[in-house]
Amino acid sequence: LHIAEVIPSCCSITLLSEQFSPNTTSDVAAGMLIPHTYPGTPIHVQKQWFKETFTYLFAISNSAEASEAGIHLVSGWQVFKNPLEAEVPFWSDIVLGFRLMSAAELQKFPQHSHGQAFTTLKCECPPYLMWLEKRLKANGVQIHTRKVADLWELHSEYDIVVNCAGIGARQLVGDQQLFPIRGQVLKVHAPWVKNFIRDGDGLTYIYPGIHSVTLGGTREKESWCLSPDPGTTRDIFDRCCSLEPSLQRAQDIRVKVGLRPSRSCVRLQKEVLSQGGAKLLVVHNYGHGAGGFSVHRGTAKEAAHLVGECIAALEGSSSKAKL
Ligand SMILES: Cc1cc2nc3c(=O)[nH]c(=O)nc-3n(C[C@H](O)[C@H](O)[C@H](O)COP(=O)(O)OP(=O)(O)OC[C@H]3O[C@@H](n4cnc5c(N)ncnc54)[C@H](O)[C@@H]3O)c2cc1C
Ligand SMILES: O=C(O)CCC(=O)C(=O)O
Repeated sequence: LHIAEVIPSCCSITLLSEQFSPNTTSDVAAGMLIPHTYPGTPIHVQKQWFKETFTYLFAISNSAEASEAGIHLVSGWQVFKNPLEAEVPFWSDIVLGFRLMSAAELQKFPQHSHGQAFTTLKCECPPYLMWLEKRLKANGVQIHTRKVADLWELHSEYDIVVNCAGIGARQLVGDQQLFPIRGQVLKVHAPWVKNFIRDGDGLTYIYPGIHSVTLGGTREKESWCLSPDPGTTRDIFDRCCSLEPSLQRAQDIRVKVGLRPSRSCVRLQKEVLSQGGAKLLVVHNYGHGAGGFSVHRGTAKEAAHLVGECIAALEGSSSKAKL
């Protein structure tokens, strides 16, 4: 979408995907804007990605589009059992009203001794994906269902390929640095829960959204299993009830599983594929792990910039660039 917005006249854009909403990893995500650290990327770059994403979604949350796009502000707490874990994070001056919790607030969490209070943004993921799709169509992007087995098969039809295949990139481009971290979450009906609660260990969280509350979670490295595990469901529910006892009365529990496309750093990179003298320009933008929503606009901006460089490199071509 960002490519279509910034370089509209010089390219025609086609989106190919094997699956669309509601059958993607992005549909499973809680959609909270809470960055996860990529050890292979400088912090100032990650901060910039988060800032751009926050600014973009904050503007949507403050517009007439907010309910259709499923974007809203949410306030709450991240709580810790140990003071050392509670250092001020790099994103503290991007979320709104970041501060340490008071002793009175901490009374709500008898097992925790420290905490941070702040307001951030949350995407209701399936509506947000539909909203993005609507904007793609409005920007003239063609959308087709298609599984790509090899990027080279696109060579005869397109000048530039942007690879946003998530965990699918492991097979598509054979990236052995990319691995799944399985996540199971529950979506429950508990409309009285208004504040988010996140255990600082990152394993247990309660994220109220527009239609349901997301309860999490799990982080199972190298597991490709997409089936819900009933024992894990009980464990998640018990952990969340111990943080927020009123959830005992939650109803309509639905279970979702997704595979986080994990890597030490997001692969944001140009590559030139060549076969028998022919060339195909590729921009990779995958490997967002547990933080894809938190940085999606920032990484999209960087990918669009790389696409702009590819278009400039297509000098001498008389045709319009096709992506
Ligand atoms: C349980 C859970 C909770 C999460 N919560 C949050 C959160 O609160 N905040 C946050 O920031 N992040 C969260 N995440 C992380 C976030 O979901 C991911 O980082 C993000 O969804 C990755 O998006 P993506 O577009 O790269 O991948 P996907 O959503 O998987 O999209 C990839 C697309 O590529 C298509 N594709 C793949 N291979 C091919 C191929 N060969 N040919 C054609 N099409 C192909 C797929 O069909 C799919 O449509 C969570 C993840 C999980 C699992
Ligand atoms: O970690 C969080 O708190 C947000 C949820 C998430 O990103 C995840 O489960 O991967």
